[in-house]
Amino acid sequence: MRIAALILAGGRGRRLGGVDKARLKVAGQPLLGHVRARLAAQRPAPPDVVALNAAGPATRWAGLHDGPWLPDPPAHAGQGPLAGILAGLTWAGATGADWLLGVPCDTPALPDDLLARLREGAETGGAEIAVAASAGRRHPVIALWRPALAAPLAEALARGEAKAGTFLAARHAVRVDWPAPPDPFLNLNTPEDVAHFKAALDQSQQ
Ligand SMILES: Nc1nc2c(ncn2[C@@H]2O[C@H](COP(=O)(O)OP(=O)(O)OP(=O)(O)O)[C@@H](O)[C@H]2O)c(=O)[nH]1
Repeated sequence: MRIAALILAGGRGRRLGGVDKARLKVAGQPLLGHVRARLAAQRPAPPDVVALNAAGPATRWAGLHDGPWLPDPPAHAGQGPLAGILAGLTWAGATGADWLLGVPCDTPALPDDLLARLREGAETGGAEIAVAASAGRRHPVIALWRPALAAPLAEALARGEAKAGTFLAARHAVRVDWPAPPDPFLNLNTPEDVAHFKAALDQSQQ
């Protein structure tokens, strides 16, 4: 079983003042470093290969990310996170991966059992997508996807359907819930979110 992972970093970080979230230093480490560490901590096994999805040029990521770098497909640039997922699915299919784990660059508290439980949920239910959920909410940008979904996703985006919820409703998707609080899928969108995460980290280290 080969698992590829994609870290979505294609947004604009407007609620944080237009920062590059992947590079944003939180508790001494760029957010991308936090997320990479959470992927490396997956048990029983971390993903085989991790790619970063963001705007170019690739040299922009020198020193921050040494794995594959995937821009959004030009025909779908600006269509939001699903454009990044499409880039990831196409790449994962070409590398022979069985699954693509997609996560955003702004969720630094991902649980160690994310990949294992999403796999279990997808394989038990014979699903094409397993979506993480917490506090009664699905997080479509935190999900395990079959690479064969690249074709139907490209068709949906070509029709202008860029909403993850609409795409998931048309496919065989299962939902896997995690307990909260604390929410393992806390995403850092605002300065308050960043302060909240730092406080939670400090508390866990005391
Ligand atoms: N590939 C790609 N990823 C995106 C795009 N827009 C957002 N993302 C990613 O999707 C995830 C969720 O993004 P949001 O929090 O909704 O948007 P954001 O740009 O990070 O922040 P805001 O500008 O404040 O909304 C993050 O990992 C983003 O990097 C996009 O157009 N393309």
